Amino acid sequence: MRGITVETKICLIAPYDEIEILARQVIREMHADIKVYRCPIQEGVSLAKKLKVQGVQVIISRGGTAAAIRSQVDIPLVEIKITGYDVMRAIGPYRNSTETVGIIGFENVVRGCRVICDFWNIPTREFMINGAQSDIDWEDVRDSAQKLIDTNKINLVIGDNVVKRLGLKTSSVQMISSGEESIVQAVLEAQNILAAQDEEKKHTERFRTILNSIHDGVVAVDETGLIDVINPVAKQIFKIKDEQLIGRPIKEILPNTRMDAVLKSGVEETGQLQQCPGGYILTNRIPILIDQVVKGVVATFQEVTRIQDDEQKIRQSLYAKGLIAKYRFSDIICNNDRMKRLIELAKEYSKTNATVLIQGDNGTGKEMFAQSIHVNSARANGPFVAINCSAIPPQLLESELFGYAEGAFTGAKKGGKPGLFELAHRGTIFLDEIGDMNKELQTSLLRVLEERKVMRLGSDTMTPIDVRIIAATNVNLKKQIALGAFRMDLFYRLNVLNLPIPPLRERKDDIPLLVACLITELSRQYNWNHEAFPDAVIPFLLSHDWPGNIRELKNVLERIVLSMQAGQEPVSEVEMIMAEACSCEEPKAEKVFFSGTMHEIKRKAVAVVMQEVGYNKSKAAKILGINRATIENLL
Ligand SMILES: Nc1ncnc2c1ncn2[C@@H]1O[C@H](COP(=O)(O)OP(=O)(O)OP(=O)(O)O)[C@@H](O)[C@H]1O
Repeated sequence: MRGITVETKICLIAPYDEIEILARQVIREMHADIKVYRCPIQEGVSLAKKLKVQGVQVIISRGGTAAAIRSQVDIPLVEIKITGYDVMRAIGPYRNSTETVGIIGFENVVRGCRVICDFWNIPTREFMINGAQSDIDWEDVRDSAQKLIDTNKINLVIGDNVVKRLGLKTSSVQMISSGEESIVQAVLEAQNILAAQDEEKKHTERFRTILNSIHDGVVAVDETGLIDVINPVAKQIFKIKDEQLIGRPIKEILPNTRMDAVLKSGVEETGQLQQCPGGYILTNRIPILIDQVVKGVVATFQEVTRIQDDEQKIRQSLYAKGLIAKYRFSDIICNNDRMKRLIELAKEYSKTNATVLIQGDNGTGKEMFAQSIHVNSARANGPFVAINCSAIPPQLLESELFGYAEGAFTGAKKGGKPGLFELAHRGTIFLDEIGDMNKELQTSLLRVLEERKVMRLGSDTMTPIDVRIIAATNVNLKKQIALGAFRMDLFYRLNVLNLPIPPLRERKDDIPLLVACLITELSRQYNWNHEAFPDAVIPFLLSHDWPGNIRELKNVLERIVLSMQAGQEPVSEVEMIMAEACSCEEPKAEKVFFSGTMHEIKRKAVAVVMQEVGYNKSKAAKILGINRATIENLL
């Protein structure tokens, strides 16, 4: 048996020659891929062990050898049974005998013979050999069997191979040998086992691949709380180094998973936060119910930060454009001390996560400040989401801010839609013109500020969000509170840190620097020589009050550049522009609009509306029902 090489998955161990010969013949006829080994009964176990090591998956054997292998080797074993035919073949010649027949052998042999002898009324005396082969005292067995023969004057003994081995003194011994059909049956059974094993292996491998490829940790326990599945992610989450975890109590390995509690209660626990070595994880514990009886529990674990990262990636990929802040503090042009102090203050604010309220007239640079705070903060890599609360109708603003669930209303997008708060997760949301938000939305916003969670319209689940809020207003919120139009509690929640941006008329010392920088920018845009800009214009600019602030200044400078490019004389053109701008501050009687050419009337209309909307071209275009380009042409 030394140096066995095995390619086949099934082997037959024949304990005696007759069975070996018959087995080889049957296997040949069946074209079965089975190797046959002839092996003495006492060496069957060690051969089976060797074959197992070499990859054999099923062993076929018979009698005592089969019993020994089954009890000592962990390998599927198919026994070549003693069939009724085998016994009948052996006893048949003696069926008219009135003499007592001795039946000696292992249990299966004795029982088989007993049934047939009883059927033919043959008197019998039995000796059953019990126990595993290795524990049997064969001397003792021989003595006892011989005693049975002698006492009962038995001339014929029926049994299998062991009877031969015992060397009993009796007139004749009739051997029961397994016939062809027993071997055929054993071969078919072994082949079925092998096929089932292969199928099982495929399932196990598929299951293992799934478990190992998913990003969640998975642990399953049986009904007694012993681990029967644990995937690598679960080990990683819980920082478990042990290799051997299967079969160990969950309580010992992961004491706080509450899987044992679910085993007892049979009630699933989903979406729970649980502490683990690296922080918190989100876990689901589901009982395995078979016929309403808890047969185990499966738990899944997801790292919260990973979920947030994934959500962030999805959010960012869905809204790749428009969520980036472009301004930084260095873009805010100023010379004024108050402004410089405000920038320093805003830089300090950017180091915190606290809510900021920016107050200031239209066009003073509130959004520039908001963007700069975001860019200067630890959230710089997160999204910057800006929304003008006055530009969107209130009913749309709600779903814009909070999103909606699938089926929340007719026409709701499949899968729902995330709101801007969700989009701003791990970043900053800039709520411009917050003073225009209606009271209902103010209440919802207050809830978000307090709970840091949002609920989509039509949904019943809250999504935790990590968003820094910066709000801005051009109206006096305290006055709004007094009028009952703004919630006082919301005001205090928003006004944690405050940035009051002064209007340009209160910081005219900013004008020369602003003009220099903005003219350089414009000359680049219009391919114009900025040195041609006449200093003589500056006093005119300084004398104006700039109700539209820097936005208005930018617009006026743009007009100056364009008119100079068109060959106009700068100072007189500026005088005209400034006169127009001033006239817009206090609109004259309507007839002013209708004097002059059509073009002039249009220009005046645009100028009046621009002033009303704080020189916001988009807003003016919306009000006048024309596009931005037309506005730009008329300026
Ligand atoms: N100090 C500044 N330096 C350079 N540009 C400025 C400055 N302040 C404002 N601006 C420019 O003026 C325009 C208006 O600025 P911004 O949108 O930040 O103002 P706002 O106060 O948020 O206006 P609104 O209230 O109308 O939304 C922008 O084009 C911005 O670049």
